[in-house]
Amino acid sequence: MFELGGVNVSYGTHRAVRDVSMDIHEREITALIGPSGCGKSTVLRCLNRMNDLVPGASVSGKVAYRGADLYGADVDSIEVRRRIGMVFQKPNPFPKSIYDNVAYGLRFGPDRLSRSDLDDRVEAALTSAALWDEVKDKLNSSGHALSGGQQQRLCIARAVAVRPDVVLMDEPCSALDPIATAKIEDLMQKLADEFTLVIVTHNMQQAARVSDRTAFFTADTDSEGVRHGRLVEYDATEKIFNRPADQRTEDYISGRFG
Ligand SMILES: Nc1ncnc2c1ncn2[C@@H]1O[C@H](COP(=O)(O)OP(=O)(O)OP(=O)(O)O)[C@@H](O)[C@H]1O
Repeated sequence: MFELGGVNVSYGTHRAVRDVSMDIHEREITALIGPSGCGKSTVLRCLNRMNDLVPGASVSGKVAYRGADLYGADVDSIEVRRRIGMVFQKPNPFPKSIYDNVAYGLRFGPDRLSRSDLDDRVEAALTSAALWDEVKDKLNSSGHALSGGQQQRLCIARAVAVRPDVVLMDEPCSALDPIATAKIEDLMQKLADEFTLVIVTHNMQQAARVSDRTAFFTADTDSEGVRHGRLVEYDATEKIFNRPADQRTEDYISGRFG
């Protein structure tokens, strides 16, 4: 789905991430793990050009999506973000009804949907996000009136309503309690039947439980004392957690650092 080759990301003059090369596979869950500041979110944001919106951020190297250069001159970054959706750490429903949160991207999308088609798409998205049964009788209530876990599932419904190809999730459970987290983890596995998922997580058990492949990043400090994030090891999740090839990966997953 994605091919990253020698990707560097800088914020101003600070090269935050250096030389990342990895392939991300279709209909899999890929987890990006590593200690704070190693560049996981930065790499995630490269995948839907979200870094375009960060003042001073620049990306170099190859980022191919379905074989095409994601940063090509003719690529429309708005269209990229429709096809490659994102769910953030803190649930961020719009101050609108549950229905309107999910319908939002559909109303502004390329298809002109009739009211009944819109209703069907909203129901399908809420069902995919395992939220329909909890909200079907209060679709006109505010999205903000839901619990944190429900709000995050609402944001997932909003992301999947436009039928994206890929859903990026940046620590989607870190603001949630264990029960809400377990629901989102179940949901991720269901969504992977339909979508390609890339998740950033601080929770190693979560990466081990849900992902097919895991990329471990760390931050090295150079001779001038500047920290750069880099990819240490990327492999099947089972291998990373049971037989890592790099000592740094082993130290991190066994809790010796980070
Ligand atoms: N908007 C920004 N402007 C300037 N520097 C940034 C920005 N975002 C991230 N950075 C820097 O880039 C580096 C990597 O940050 P990033 O948030 O990608 O790491 P992370 O591994 O996701 O961290 P965490 O786990 O703490 O969220 C850090 O040194 C950070 O300070």
